[in-house]
Amino acid sequence: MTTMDKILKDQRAEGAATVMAIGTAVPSNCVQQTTYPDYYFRITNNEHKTELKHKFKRICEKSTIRKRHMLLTEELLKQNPKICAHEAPSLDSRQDIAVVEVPKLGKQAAVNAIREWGRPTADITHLIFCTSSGIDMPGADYRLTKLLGLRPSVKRFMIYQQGCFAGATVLRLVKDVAENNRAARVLAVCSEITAVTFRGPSDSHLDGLVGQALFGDGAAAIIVGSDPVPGLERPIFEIISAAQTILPDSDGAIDGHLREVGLTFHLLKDVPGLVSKNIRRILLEAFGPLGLSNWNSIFWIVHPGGPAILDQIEMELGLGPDKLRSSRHVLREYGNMSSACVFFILDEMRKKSSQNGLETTGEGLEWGVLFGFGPGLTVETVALRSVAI
Ligand SMILES: CC(=O)CC(=O)SCCNC(=O)CCNC(=O)[C@H](O)C(C)(C)COP(=O)(O)OP(=O)(O)OC[C@H]1O[C@@H](n2cnc3c(N)ncnc32)[C@H](O)[C@@H]1OP(=O)(O)O
Repeated sequence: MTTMDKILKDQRAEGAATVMAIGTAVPSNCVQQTTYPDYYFRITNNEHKTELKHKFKRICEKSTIRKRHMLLTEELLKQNPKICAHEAPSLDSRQDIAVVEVPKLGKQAAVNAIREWGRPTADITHLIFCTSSGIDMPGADYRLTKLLGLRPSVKRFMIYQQGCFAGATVLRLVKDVAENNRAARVLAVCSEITAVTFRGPSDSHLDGLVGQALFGDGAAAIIVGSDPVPGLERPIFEIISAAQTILPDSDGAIDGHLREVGLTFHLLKDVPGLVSKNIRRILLEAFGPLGLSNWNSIFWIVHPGGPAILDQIEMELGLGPDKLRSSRHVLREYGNMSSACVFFILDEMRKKSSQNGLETTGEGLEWGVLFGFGPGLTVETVALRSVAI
C-alpha cells in the first residue's frame, strides 16, 4: 500500500453509519384538532366565513390528527396580528420568532439525544442542522453550537429551506460524513416551527388551508457515527444506502415561497397519487441490491405528509394494516412536523419494538425503508438495518 493509500484508508471508518441516540422535543403549547377550527377562525378574525370554516373542519376531521404542538400561543398571535392575516407583510415578526426559537427547540432535542448517547458533548465532531423555519446568518447551526457549548472547531453543515423531505437528506449526508471520517460523531438536528407558515384562511388558497390543518412544531436530534465503541455506545439503526430523486411530471406539486408575508405553501391534489405511482420503482432500486422485493417483510418509516399519502402507498403495495403504524401514530399525535417527522417515527418504532419484546429495533425485522417527500416533488429513500434488542 502506498503512503497515500494508507492516509486515505486511515481517514475512513470501517463500518456503516449507525444511529446511536434519538432525542425529540415539542413546545408545551398543544392544540386539539377537534377544537382547532373554532380557535383558528376566531384568532384570525374570520368567524364570518362559515362555509370556509366548514371546509376546514372537514379537512381537520379527515387529517387523522388528534393534537399538535405549536409555539404560537394565542397570546403570541395577539401580539403579532399581521401573522394572523392571510397576506400581510410579516416576515420580520416571523423571523424574530424563528431565528431564536428554532435553535432553542433543537437544543432540547439535542440534549435528550446526548443524554441517551452517554458521551460528553465535547466528543461531537460534526453538526448538521436542518430547518425550513426561517433563515439567518450565521445560521441556526451556529446558534446551536453556542447554546450547547460544542467545540468551536465542530464541523457544521446547514440545510435550509428543503421542506419535508429533508429529514431523510440529513440521513444521506450523515452517512457520507460518518463513513468517510474515522471516529466522527455527528449530531444532526431537525427543528421546525409553524411561525413561518401560520396565516389566516383564504377562499382562493385552499391548498394553504390544508397546510394549516396538517403542520405542527417539533424538533428531533440523532447522533450518528460508524464503528460504535463496545460498552460505551449502543447502536439503534444502521444506514445502509440513501438516494434522492425528482418524480417525473411533478413540477409544482409541492412548492414553498419565502415572501414578505412569510413562507407560503402550495400543494396539488395529486401528491398522494404521484408518490404511490412511483413508489414500487423507487423501492426496487433501493432494495434490489439486497435481493428484497416483499414489501411486507421490511419495516416502514414514511414521512406522513397527510393520511392520503400513507393510504395510497399502503394500497398500491398491498401493505399489511400495521406496516405504517408508527408513521400514523406520529401524524396523529404531532401532525406533519416537516423534516423532524421521520426521526419521531424512528424513535416511536424502536421504543414500541422494545416494549413489545420484539427481537430488533425494527419491529422484529432486519431491513427497513425510510421515505422523505417534499418540494420538487422530491423523494428521498433510505435503506436501514435494525439492531438486535
Ligand atoms: C411541506 C413539505 O415539504 C412536505 C409535505 O409534507 S407537504 C404536505 C403533503 N401532504 C399532502 O399532500 C396532503 C395529502 N392529502 C391528504 O392527506 C388528504 O387528502 C386530506 C387530509 C387533505 C383530506 O382528506 P381526504 O380523505 O382526502 O378527504 P377529501 O374529502 O378528499 O378532502 C377534504 C377536503 O379537502 C380538500 N382538499 C384535499 N386536498 C386538497 C389540496 N391539495 N388542495 C386543496 N384542497 C384540498 C378537498 O377538496 C375536500 O374539500 P370538500 O370537503 O369541500 O370537498
